[in-house]
Amino acid sequence: MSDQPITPILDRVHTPDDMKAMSDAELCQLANELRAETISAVSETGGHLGAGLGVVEMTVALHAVFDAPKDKIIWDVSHQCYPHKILTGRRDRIRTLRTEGGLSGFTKRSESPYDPFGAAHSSTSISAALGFAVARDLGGEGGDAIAIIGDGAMSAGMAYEAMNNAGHLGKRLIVILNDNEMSIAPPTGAMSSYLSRLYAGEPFQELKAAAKGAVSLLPEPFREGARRAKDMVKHMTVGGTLFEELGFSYLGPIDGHDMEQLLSVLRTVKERATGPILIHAITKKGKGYAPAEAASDKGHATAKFDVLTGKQKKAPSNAPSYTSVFAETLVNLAADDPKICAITAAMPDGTGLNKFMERYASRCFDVGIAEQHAVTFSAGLAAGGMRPFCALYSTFLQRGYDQVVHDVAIQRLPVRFAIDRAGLVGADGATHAGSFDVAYLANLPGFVVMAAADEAELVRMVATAAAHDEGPIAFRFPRGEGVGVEMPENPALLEIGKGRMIREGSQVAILSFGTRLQEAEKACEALTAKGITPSLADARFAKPLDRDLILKLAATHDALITVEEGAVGGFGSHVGQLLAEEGVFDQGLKYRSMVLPDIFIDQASPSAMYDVAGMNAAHIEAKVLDVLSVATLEKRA
Ligand SMILES: Cc1ncc(C[n+]2csc(CCOP(=O)(O)OP(=O)(O)O)c2C)c(N)n1
Ligand SMILES: CC(=O)[C@@H](O)[C@H](O)COP(=O)(O)O
Ligand SMILES: [Mg+2]
Repeated sequence: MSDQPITPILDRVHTPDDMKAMSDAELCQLANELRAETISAVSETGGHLGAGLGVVEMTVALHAVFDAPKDKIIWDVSHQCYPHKILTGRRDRIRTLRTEGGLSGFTKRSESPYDPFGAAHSSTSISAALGFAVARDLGGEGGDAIAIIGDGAMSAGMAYEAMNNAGHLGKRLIVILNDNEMSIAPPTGAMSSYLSRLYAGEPFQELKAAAKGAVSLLPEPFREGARRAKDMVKHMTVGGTLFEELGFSYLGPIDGHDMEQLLSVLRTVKERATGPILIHAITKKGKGYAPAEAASDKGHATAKFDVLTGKQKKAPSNAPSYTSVFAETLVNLAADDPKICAITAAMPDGTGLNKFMERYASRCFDVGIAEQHAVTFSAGLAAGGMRPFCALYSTFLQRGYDQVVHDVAIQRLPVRFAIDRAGLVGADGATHAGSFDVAYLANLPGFVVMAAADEAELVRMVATAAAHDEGPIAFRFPRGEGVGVEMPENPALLEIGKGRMIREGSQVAILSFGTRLQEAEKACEALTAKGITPSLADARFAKPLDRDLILKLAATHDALITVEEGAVGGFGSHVGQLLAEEGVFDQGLKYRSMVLPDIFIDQASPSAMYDVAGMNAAHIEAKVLDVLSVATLEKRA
């Protein structure tokens, strides 16, 4: 049992309604207790700590002033939603965060009426909030629509698409820009510099004088309210021209940890806002917990940890992570090839490109949370004669898909896609699953699509990609550690479109694409003990397929089973298409394709998620036995 903090005021809060009668002083105390509870809970679960600590006061103020769930409070990314979940009736389950059957680590409509919109991918909150605002004004349910979006999330084009439309529609819409000068890493881009100028021109703490004068500059609806609030709102200046040009009133910057300011500004806005308004709040990621504040990522993502020391409790690693193998291989290749460059969308550490950045800063680009731009920027680099490696998580590549088709594939530009977090990812759950990239890439003419079966294969695939100038090429690999195989010193290039045999057997052939190969090997071991000796091959390529290997396996076995960490429409579908085109089914081949099921799988350990998906060794074994029994029955008939 954890030594949970003593929280007399928080104990009184079962829903935000219980906060409405609290004094401002009690709300301040509530924030302190909420921060302690958040730290305690995340110390037991691990997760996104820093962002939530940065919005504790904001969360209390929002739920004290507005009336959720009638008012729609929409958190961008929503990795900062843990304090929100504690205040909205889920404190009793907060220590199940990100676990099987537990609370999601992000907001989720099905989890609570206080989560009006799910998130996890960034920069969606303003669009969603505008949708609620328009629905409200069309006679739908709901009150205020409030989006809380971070400075990092403001680097994505979608946020501007939404503001552009909101400014045009002129609907009452409240956007709080939670500016902590952090993305996962320090933010990049001109927008980040712009925001800093809004409060760095003068020392933020000495804006009182400017605030008095600024009040008269505020748009009329706020002038009176601001006058009344000005002695409460210690720091206010009119800036934010960019936002005002987009049709928003700009209010700020305010101190996002000063409860008095927050309450007075939110009360004023609630009372007086007539159109879209952006409140610029300055916060500190990791606020109030020294180990988080001191961490380079401000406690963005933590394992379970000791509250007193902040020491994280990480499981010992038995093999290098796939991410580190990719990054180190690319760094080595770049030493001999000045054309190799690397692009990340605000995930330098997550993709391992921080290592590349250290060595080749002039050839490494963190474009911010801007996957669409990352893809087409990479296409431009390729068209300009470079060898760009665009490193994106599978799930985040989804955001740049039209750019993949329109700017890369149709022009057959040699962009290399390093697709990390392929397959099921564990605690981040369904929103982060890398389920669809094979399906949406292997159908594109001219694309080469590979999946590494282990870390040694990944090394070979990175080298093969670097040498492939004929067109776009993608290689995918999962979250987590490799299997501990020996790493190739001088990786031989793979022959494009060629797989490899792992074990020769009979009756049934298993054709694996990606790291399910290990599970397939376990299944073969188990089957061998039952006198069944399947053949096993590693396809390596979903495009182009190894036709010779597939047709040979089909011709020499009664049954062929494919297995991949992807949804239908990927590797197995293409194999089936080939077999059909070649008339192989006419000769009676039994074909089974093991793919992720047609559901979104909630967070659990990756192994447990693959159990739900029916894709672990036992399931592969069962599939072989099933198809053999069918074949046997048919022979008897
Ligand atoms: C489309 C997309 N790309 C990348 C990510 C990974 N990601 C999660 S949080 C984050 C940084 C968000 O920064 P900010 O909005 O400033 O929030 P903060 O963590 O500072 O509170 C990133 C890049 C994501 N969730 N969605
Ligand atoms: C919230 C978010 O989208 C990222 O922080 C993501 O959770 C990172 O995933 P990894 O932990 O796999 O790097
Ligand atoms: Mg930020």
